[in-house]
Amino acid sequence: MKLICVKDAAEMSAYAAKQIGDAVRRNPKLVLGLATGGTPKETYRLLVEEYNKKAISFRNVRTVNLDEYVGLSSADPNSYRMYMKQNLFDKIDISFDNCHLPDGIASSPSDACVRYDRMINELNGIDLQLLGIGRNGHIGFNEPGTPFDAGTHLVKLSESTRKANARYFHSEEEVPKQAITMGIGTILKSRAILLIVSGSSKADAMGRLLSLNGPDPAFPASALLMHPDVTVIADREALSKSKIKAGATE
Ligand SMILES: O=P(O)(O)OC[C@H]1O[C@](O)(CO)[C@@H](O)[C@@H]1O
Repeated sequence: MKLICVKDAAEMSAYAAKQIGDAVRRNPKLVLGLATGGTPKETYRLLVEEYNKKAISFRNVRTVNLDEYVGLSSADPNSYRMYMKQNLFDKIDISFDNCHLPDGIASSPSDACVRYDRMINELNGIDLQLLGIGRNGHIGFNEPGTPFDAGTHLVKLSESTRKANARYFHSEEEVPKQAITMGIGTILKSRAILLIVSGSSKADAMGRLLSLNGPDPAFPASALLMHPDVTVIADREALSKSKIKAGATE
């Protein structure tokens, strides 16, 4: 795991946008795994800026998102498809046919999960997966205890995750109780992974991730220790409870 320590969220986003932009320029048909939540928003804005400067094209890029709430249609303002449209897809030259998210309103969520993994296989896997981390160490919506070999599956969201995400809804009760998420097994098959982490609310999670001796299913992000090509970009606040605080290290 390569750790890049940056000053703040702005530096983290700039670094991540540069990594993603360079990957797209190297491979215009990149299969790019995307995340939602607050952390990647500025990264997406910077990628849109690059596109507006004609410094990048997404015409042939294929995207696969980590997760989607169950029960929210793509037109729902809180669906992750809507998030992606508003923050990225509607603002660049990507083809919507190339943008994939789990189907949160499938009549059979379990069939939707099987279809999602099959689709990722048909794309020949994910070249670069962008990840955020939850306060409890979740990646995607893989809550503590998720087996590391799980494929895309239906999850019951933990109370802490529903509380953390309630800020996007009118009330906590409105936050869906279930989601479909790529499994940790699916995520680990990505050829490269970029984890972005910012802010003091992630300091405990980062402290734990950086002090673990090995993978532990009680802390989902620790699965990343098993992957050969993970870059973590974390800011000072996120590293405030870790031993490493400044400079870049490997
Ligand atoms: O970036 P945020 O909003 O802190 O969210 C962290 C993680 O939590 C999720 O939003 C799921 O709760 C992930 O998609 C995201 O990576």
